[in-house]
Amino acid sequence: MKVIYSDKHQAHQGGMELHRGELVPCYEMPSRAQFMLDALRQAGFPILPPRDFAPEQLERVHSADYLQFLRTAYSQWQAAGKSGFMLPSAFPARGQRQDKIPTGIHAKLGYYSYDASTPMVAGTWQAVEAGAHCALTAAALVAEGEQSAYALCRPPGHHAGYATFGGYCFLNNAALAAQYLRDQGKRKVVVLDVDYHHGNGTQDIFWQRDDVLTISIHGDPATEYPFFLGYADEHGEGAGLGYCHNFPLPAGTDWPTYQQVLLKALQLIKDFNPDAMVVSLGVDTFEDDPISAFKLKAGHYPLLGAHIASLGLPTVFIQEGGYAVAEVGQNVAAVLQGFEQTA
Ligand SMILES: NCCCNCCCCCS
Ligand SMILES: [Zn+2]
Repeated sequence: MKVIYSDKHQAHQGGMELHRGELVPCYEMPSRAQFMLDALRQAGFPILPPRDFAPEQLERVHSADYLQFLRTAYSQWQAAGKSGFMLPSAFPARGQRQDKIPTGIHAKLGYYSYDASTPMVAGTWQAVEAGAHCALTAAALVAEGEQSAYALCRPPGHHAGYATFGGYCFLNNAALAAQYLRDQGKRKVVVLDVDYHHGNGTQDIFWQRDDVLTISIHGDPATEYPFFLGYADEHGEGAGLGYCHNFPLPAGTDWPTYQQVLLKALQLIKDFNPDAMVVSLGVDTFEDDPISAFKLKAGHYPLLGAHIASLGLPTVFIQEGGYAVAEVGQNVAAVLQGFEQTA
């Protein structure tokens, strides 16, 4: 399995996040990618740079005005006499309007996001564009006949919606990969999100569609980020009704429980009979993850990879979360090795 990686992710660093009411250094830090890269190299995976893609490719899953905002936000921040990292100060809430985009950068930051955990810095756009190109390259390899490929994306993407950023995410790498596979002729694609947090952005993007099935297994939103989406009664809308499944699980969930739910998700995928699969691979389900509450152990990640491989589908793995930095590399490599030894 080829690993697609760009060191341009390093341009995204130096911010702080509002975490449980306190401004703290970001958990989503550059060293995460270094640990993953080192572990994958040691495991013998070939590492390739991303191909280039036209800007229009990003508009396959994000609005043009949102992308234009991301590209220009930092220069607007500087024009307002600011420096350092950007955080929103006000968000449109119930009873307020979403049909008007304010002119000032502070209001626009809130208009296009939904939390204060996701700072932007001068290099953020360069980093996330490179991450998107890694995802698109992995999807291209699978569309061209490879059984699987992995995109080492940093920052993650599954919390980014059609026109929103949050949860450390700006561009939805998994959605970009799924749409690319569709555009290359895969008739039906499934996105399986095994990150600890609900893939709210991916669900948003494909909510009304029956050609991309979204499935997410995650911490119960009643007590866990993103809090306001990810319940089991969310099944899509319009043509998309029945093409979205959520499996919220309680804090403390261990492997036996997780595996049982995973098998249910795999059965739903078999019933859908897709031509390809995108896996939003977060390993923040790990027992020592600092911001998460599941109890998976290192030895369970090869099993996760093997279960995914049991479907026998062309598979694009997209890196999402995983904040136990010292172990994130081993856990990611274990999933991919488990997959390869079974595929
Ligand atoms: N108090 C909860 C703060 C959560 N902060 C965002 C977590 C994003 C995970 C991305 S995989
Ligand atoms: Zn996560």
